[in-house]
Amino acid sequence: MEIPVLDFSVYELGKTNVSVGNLEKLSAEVRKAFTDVGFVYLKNTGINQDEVDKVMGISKKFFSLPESMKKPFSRGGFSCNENHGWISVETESLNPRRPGDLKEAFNTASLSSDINWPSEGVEDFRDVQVSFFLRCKELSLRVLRLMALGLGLEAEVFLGAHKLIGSDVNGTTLRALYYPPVNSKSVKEKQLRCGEHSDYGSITLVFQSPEGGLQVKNRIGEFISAPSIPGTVLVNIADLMQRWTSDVYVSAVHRVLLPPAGVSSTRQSLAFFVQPDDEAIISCCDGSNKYPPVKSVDYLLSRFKDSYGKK
Ligand SMILES: O=C(O)CCC(=O)C(=O)O
Ligand SMILES: [Fe+2]
Repeated sequence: MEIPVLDFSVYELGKTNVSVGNLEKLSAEVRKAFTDVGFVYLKNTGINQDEVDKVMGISKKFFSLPESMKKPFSRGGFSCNENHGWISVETESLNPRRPGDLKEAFNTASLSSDINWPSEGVEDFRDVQVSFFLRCKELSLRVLRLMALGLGLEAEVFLGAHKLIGSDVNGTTLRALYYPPVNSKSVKEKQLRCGEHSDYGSITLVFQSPEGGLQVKNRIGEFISAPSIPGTVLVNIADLMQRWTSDVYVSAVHRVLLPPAGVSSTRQSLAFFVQPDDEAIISCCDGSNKYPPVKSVDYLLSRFKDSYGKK
């Protein structure tokens, strides 16, 4: 089963007065994609390739700085938000049975004025990351509305638990990822750019540079590639959303492979991980008890423990 591409133009950012008929049609398509595959490409969302390129550009500039200039911004060093900041190569293993992932990342998890941002050599870094965070937030709220409509539910079922995105009592994070060139001689056994995992929260938006490598496990257990399609946003269901919908929307396992041996290319991506508000209690939206209610922040923290557990 392939990952579908949907035209989002009737509901693109900035559009108001969307007809009920158009919303219903789009929500049915979204439902089908998230039920069959758990991943969908959206085109004509209003977020254009120039915006994405700008964020990738400033992010690459940051990753290219010497380590001594990135270290002061390390994840774990910000008292208002534990998830904010820079993560060095091999620090995370998204599949804990593999060696550390061959990737570097910067998490924009807090928009608080207390945050000290990288600026030397990357003057626009804060503004570019924060503006893109807010654009992704707007698109995510539109997708969450369609997801509720697709299930025949009130839009508020999901939106009401995503009121605080961008504050320190909501874990939503924009993550810029950089996959450095791979030296096949020093790669460890079973090491990947990003190990098999499913995401933790409600949904994730993904923007990729052209090099490829992202694969998604389909429902018959095969990995299929999820290439970069310029001008689109790849959106996927995460685990808390799967619980919330009693397994109607599926959170698919995915990974990022190493480049082919001898190819020394880098790769970049941007992932916007949408998380419900910390205090939101997530219980099955069909009224069943398939999963016990869980507090959003408790669930997120338990998942972080797994990916950083070895350190
Ligand atoms: O780099 C990518 O394309 C995806 C990364 C990813 O799946 C993640 O960080 O959760
Ligand atoms: Fe992921």
